[in-house]
Amino acid sequence: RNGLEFAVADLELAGFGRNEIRLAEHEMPGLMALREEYSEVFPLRGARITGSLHMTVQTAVLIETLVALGAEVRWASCNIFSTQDHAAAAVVVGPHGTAEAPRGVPVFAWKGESLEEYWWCTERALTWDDGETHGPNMILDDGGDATMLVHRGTSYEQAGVVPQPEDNDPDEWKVFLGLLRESLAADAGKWTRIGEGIRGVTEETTTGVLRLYQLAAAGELLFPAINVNDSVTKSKFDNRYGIRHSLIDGINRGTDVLIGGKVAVVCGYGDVGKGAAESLVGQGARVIVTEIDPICALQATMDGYQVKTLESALPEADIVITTTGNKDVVMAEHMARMKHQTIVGNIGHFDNEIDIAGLTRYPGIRRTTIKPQVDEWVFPDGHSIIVLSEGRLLNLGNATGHPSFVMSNSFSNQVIAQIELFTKPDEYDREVYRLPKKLDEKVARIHLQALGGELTKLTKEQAEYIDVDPEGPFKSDHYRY
Ligand SMILES: NC(=O)c1ccc[n+]([C@@H]2O[C@H](COP(=O)([O-])OP(=O)(O)OC[C@H]3O[C@@H](n4cnc5c(N)ncnc54)[C@H](O)[C@@H]3O)[C@@H](O)[C@H]2O)c1
Ligand SMILES: Nc1nccc2c1ncn2C[C@@H](O)[C@@H](O)C(=O)O
Repeated sequence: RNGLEFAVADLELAGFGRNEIRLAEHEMPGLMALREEYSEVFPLRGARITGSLHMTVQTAVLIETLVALGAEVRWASCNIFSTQDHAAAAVVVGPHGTAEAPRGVPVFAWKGESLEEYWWCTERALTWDDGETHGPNMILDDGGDATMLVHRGTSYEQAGVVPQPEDNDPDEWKVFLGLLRESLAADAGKWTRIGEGIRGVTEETTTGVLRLYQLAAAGELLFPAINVNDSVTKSKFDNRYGIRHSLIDGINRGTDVLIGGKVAVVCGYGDVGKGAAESLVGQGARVIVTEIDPICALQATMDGYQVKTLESALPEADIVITTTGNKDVVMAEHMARMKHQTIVGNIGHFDNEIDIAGLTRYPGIRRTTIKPQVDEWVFPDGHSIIVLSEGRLLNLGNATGHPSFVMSNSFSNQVIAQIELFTKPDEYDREVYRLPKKLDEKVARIHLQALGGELTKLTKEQAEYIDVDPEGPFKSDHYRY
C-alpha cells in the first residue's frame, strides 16, 4: 500500500499504537537523548538495518530512533507470540502517515505467527528488493535467528549442506530448511550476496550472544558483532529488573492465580533468574531455586532462597519457571509428576527449556486451550498442569514484556552499537566485541538523571587514590557489578 511493503495484523490499530509510543518516549530518555545528540548529524544515513527483535511498543521507539538517525529499516519479531499488533501497525503507518497511506517502516510481524509465517517474516525483513541492493548492511538481532539464517543460508549455498543445530526441534528445523530451499530456488546466490553485504550485527540477548561466540570460535562469523547483552546497563538491568516487572505480569494476565503463599521453583539463578526470584518473592511466594553453578547457587542461598534439584522440589511446587538459556530443563516426566494445576512457564529466549515436544507425545495426554497462550494439559491420571505461551517466553507471550524505562537502557546500547559498527567498519574484525565502559557509564548517567539520582563528584585526590579518571571509567574491566 502506498508503495510500502508490510505484513501486520491490522493497520487500524495504528492510532492506539501511536498513543502508546508517545507515552513510551517519555519513559525512554536514553533513546530520546540519542535522537537529540545526533539530530541533523544522521550517523546512520546509508544504513539498511534488518531487525529481528520482539515487535513491541518499546521496540517501536527504537526503530523510530534508528530512522531519526538516518537509517532505512525493515523489521520482524524474534518470537511468534511477542508482537504487539498496535505497535507494529503504528510503525508501518509512521508518525505522519495514515492507514490508507502508510509512510513508516516495513514490518513483518503479528502476534500468533505460525512457524512458517515466522521464517517468512524473517526472510522478508532480510530481503531488500530495491534493485541494486539485495539485503541489509546491518543486522539488529535478538536471539540470533536472523544472523543464523544468513549464516546457514550462505553455508548451504556454498557447501550444499547445513548441519541442524542440536537445540532445534526437528519439526522447527524442517520448516527452517524448507524456507531456505524455497528462497534459494527463487534466487540462487541470494544468501551469499546478503552475507557479503553485511557490515555487522548487534546482538541483544544472552542466548544470541552464545551463538555468536560459537560462530566466532568456529571461524565462521561472516561479519563483526557487538555483544549488546553484556553491556552492564543492559544485562544487569533488562535481564534482572525488567524480568522482576514482567514475569508476574505474564503469570497474572495468564492465570490470575494468587502467587502469595505458593511455592515457586525458579530454574537458573543468573541475571534473569535473580529477577524472576525477586518478582515472585515480592508477591509472597516461597521461592526454591535450582542451579548447576555453585557460585550462582550460593548467591541464591545468601539471598534467602532454598536451593534444591527440580526433582526434589516437584512435590511442593505450585509454579515452575525456567530462566536458564539451556535446553531440556523441565521434561515431560517432571510435568507428569507435578501437583494438580501447577503453572509451568519459561522466560528464557527459546522454548526448548521445557519439553513441549515430549508433552504433546505423552501417552493419553489431552490439551485444552483456556485462552490464547494458556493451555491446560490433562494427564491420564486426571491431574493437569497449566503451560504458558507453549513454553515460549511468557513475559512477552502472556504480557507486554519489560517496561519502557528499562528497555531504554538496553536500546540505548543497541543504537550506540549500530553507530559504532556502521560508521567504523575498518576498526572491527569478524569477532565479537563489547562496548567500552565509558559508553556503558554514559547510558547509566542519562537514566540515573531521569530518575532524579544525584551523582557525587570525585575530588582529584580521591580519583588518584582509587586510581581512576575523575570522569570515568570508574571501574576496571574485570569488575563484576
Ligand atoms: N524473557 C525476557 O525478557 C528475557 C530477557 C533477558 C534474557 N532472556 C533470556 O533468558 C535466558 C537467561 O538469561 P541470563 O542473562 O539470565 O543468562 P545467565 O547465563 O546469566 O543465567 C542462566 C543461569 O542458568 C543456569 N543454568 C544453566 N543450565 C541450567 C540447568 N539445567 N538447571 C539449572 N540452572 C541452569 C546457569 O548456571 C546460569 O546461572 C537466556 O536465554 C536469555 O536470552 C530473556
Ligand atoms: N518490551 C520489550 N520490548 C522488546 C524486547 C523485550 C521487551 N521486554 C523484554 N524483551 C526482551 C529483552 O529483554 C531482550 O533484551 C532479551 O534479552 O531477551
